[in-house]
Amino acid sequence: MTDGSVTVRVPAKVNVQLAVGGLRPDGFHGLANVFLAVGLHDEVTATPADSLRLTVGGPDAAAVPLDGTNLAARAARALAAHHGLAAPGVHLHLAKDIPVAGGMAGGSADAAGALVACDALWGTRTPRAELLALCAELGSDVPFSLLGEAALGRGRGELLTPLPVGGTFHWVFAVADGGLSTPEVYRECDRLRAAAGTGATVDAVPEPEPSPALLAALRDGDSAALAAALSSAGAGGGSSNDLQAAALSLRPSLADTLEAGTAAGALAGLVSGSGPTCAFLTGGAAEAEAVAAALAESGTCRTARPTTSPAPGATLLP
Ligand SMILES: C[C@@](CO)(OP(=O)(O)O)[C@H](O)COP(=O)(O)OP(=O)(O)OC[C@H]1O[C@@H](n2ccc(N)nc2=O)[C@H](O)[C@@H]1O
Ligand SMILES: Nc1ncnc2c1ncn2[C@@H]1O[C@H](COP(=O)(O)OP(=O)(O)O)[C@@H](O)[C@H]1O
Repeated sequence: MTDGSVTVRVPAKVNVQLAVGGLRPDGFHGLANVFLAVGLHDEVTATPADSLRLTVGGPDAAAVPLDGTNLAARAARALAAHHGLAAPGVHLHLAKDIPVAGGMAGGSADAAGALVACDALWGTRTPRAELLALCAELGSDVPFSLLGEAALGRGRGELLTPLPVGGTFHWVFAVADGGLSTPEVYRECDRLRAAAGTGATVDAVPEPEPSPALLAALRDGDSAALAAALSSAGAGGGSSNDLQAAALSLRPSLADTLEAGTAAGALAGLVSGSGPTCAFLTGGAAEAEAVAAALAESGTCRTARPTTSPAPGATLLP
């Protein structure tokens, strides 16, 4: 661009499996987190400036913090500190299309995008392994936003192994009014486990493991097999997402959204991560359009967005 700016495109994610272990002493939960990047994106534009400045556009812009807590601003500061730069001189503009606090890792996408954009703008040429380490310090989901495609996240989700995906999957995302707080949803999961008498700590909850059937369905690009695995893989009461019961407990109306999507012909529906966005796997592009139209008509969500997966990670636009 003529003003010297660079733009990076970063995808949202859905967790096709989120197996949640017990609460660790450090306040995090051990995970087997099967991430899949999907075709909803934020774009982060970095322009030369004297100091750090942040602007945000898009339908949810008012819900995004503009102060130093913003994950994109934190990422720019972290990269500058990593290279011993005195101050991060950059104007970051976030064009947000990923729902905010929706369980689709929009803030993490902006952090990964800001790292890649600032690295290009400042010419710091940070090796990939160092970028991934910076991502992990910023948040558990941030390394996956850099990587994209599909990956298994162990540890708190930051330790990634790329996964093969053998075809295109067609999804609809039902976006809710208002978000859910990720730490609150994890706390609710612990509360439900304690109330059920199973306990919620690492010694009480089995080590989370990925489902072999689910990984095979991804590898084969088999939508029917993935739908079956989404509905049975986990301890989450008929869902591969162990946080689904907690999200439904905090937002009972999501049951109506899940019901509306499956009644409209989706192969399977589940809460995306910590929610409240609901994800529906469909049989193809035409089916996704039909499910999206029925969900919009149902009044059980704010908008319904058809899209596909997998999608590339943080990518510098030409
Ligand atoms: C649930 C997931 C599923 O991918 O994402 P979302 O659905 O919110 O997007 C993630 O685990 C969210 O990751 P992220 O949003 O990066 O979380 P972090 O900033 O690292 O942590 C925020 C808080 O969430 C809780 N947390 C997060 C990750 C984890 N493995 N165990 C946790 O208990 C902790 O309370 C932590 O203080
Ligand atoms: N760049 C950002 N975009 C969105 N939210 C951000 C950003 N930086 C910080 N946040 C904060 O992170 C919270 C979680 O946002 P987000 O990452 O969109 O959701 P989730 O963790 O459910 O995927 C928001 O409520 C907001 O307070």
